[in-house]
Amino acid sequence: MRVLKGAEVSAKIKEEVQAALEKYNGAAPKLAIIRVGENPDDMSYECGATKKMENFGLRVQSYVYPADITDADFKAEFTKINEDPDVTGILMLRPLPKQICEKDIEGMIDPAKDLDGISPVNIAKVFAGDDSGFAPCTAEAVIEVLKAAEIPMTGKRVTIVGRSMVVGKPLSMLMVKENATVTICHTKTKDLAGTCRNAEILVAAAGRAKMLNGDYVGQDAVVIDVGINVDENGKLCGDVDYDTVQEKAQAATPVPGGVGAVTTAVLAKHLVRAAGV
Ligand SMILES: NC(=O)C1=CN([C@@H]2O[C@H](COP(=O)(O)OP(=O)(O)OC[C@H]3O[C@@H](n4cnc5c(N)ncnc54)[C@H](OP(=O)(O)O)[C@@H]3O)[C@@H](O)[C@H]2O)C=CC1
Ligand SMILES: Nc1nc(=O)c2c([nH]1)NC[C@@H]1CN(c3ccc(C(=O)N[C@@H](CCC(=O)O)C(=O)O)cc3)C=[N+]21
Repeated sequence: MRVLKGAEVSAKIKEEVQAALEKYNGAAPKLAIIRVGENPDDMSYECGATKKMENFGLRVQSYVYPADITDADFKAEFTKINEDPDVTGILMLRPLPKQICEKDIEGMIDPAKDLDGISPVNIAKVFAGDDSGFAPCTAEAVIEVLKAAEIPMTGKRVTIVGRSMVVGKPLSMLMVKENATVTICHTKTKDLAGTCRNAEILVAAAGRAKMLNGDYVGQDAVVIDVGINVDENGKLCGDVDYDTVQEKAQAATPVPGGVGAVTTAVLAKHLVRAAGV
């Protein structure tokens, strides 16, 4: 089985980013990471994204607010960042605490700074197959991994497990743009194992540790594991039970070291594009 490593894809994206930056005069583009509270998922993404920006020669600043900040206070802070000419792009970690209306923020964010595709303007572009906006970085990272590995998507049966707005739904549209035939699964799907086994490319984005074992994988399928979970020993693991899948799959991404590393590289690529480079 081929192991599809994220580091190689990230290195390729780094070259593209640096080639673009050479033609760019002035201060490096700046990423604003907005975090409310101390959610460990948010903090590990923030940490990974910060390291990646520094490694790529880009600027990054975290804006951290207490978990009990009011809706009005958060919106005032958000507006300042959104309008700051020194801020090139924004990553707002989600979900936000309940008292803050996330829908309002989606409508407020400047679509030109919305690097993770949460604005309705950018979502509409993803659905239209118009790549002038920003797709959610994780969804785009899946496409980057497949392209870098030269795995064709045209005409392929693709099954995606998960229908969130950050992975499953936008990825289904990016896959359709690549001419794949897409099936989306969720908790109400009947015969999940059979639907997954039928796929030539299986994407796991359910957020359930090691849920997809060998019974869910067809012979010679390509398996892309988006999940980032913690297993019973406290170690990072994906949604795919890697050990049982190895004999059947043609190729698979590991966790850690797979899609996660590419997500932050796509974020850097979006930041440079937001700078107009
Ligand atoms: N690699 C990366 O950079 C990133 C990784 N992630 C990881 O990806 C995973 C998914 O994230 P996200 O999309 O935000 O998660 P959500 O919890 O928002 O969505 C999970 C989706 O999976 C479906 N699902 C959950 N359990 C099952 C099940 N047993 N059978 C079938 N479908 C199921 C849910 O269905 P329903 O809609 O019916 O509830 C839902 O649509 C997480 O592990 C997350 O940590 C997320 C972002 C970036
Ligand atoms: N607007 C928004 N978009 C997100 O995509 C988003 C979010 N909010 N909120 C939190 C969740 C969780 N999430 C993680 C991503 C990477 C790691 C992670 O551990 N990454 C490691 C690498 C892991 C690997 O190598 O596979 C790193 O970047 O170094 C964890 C969690 C993103 N999310």
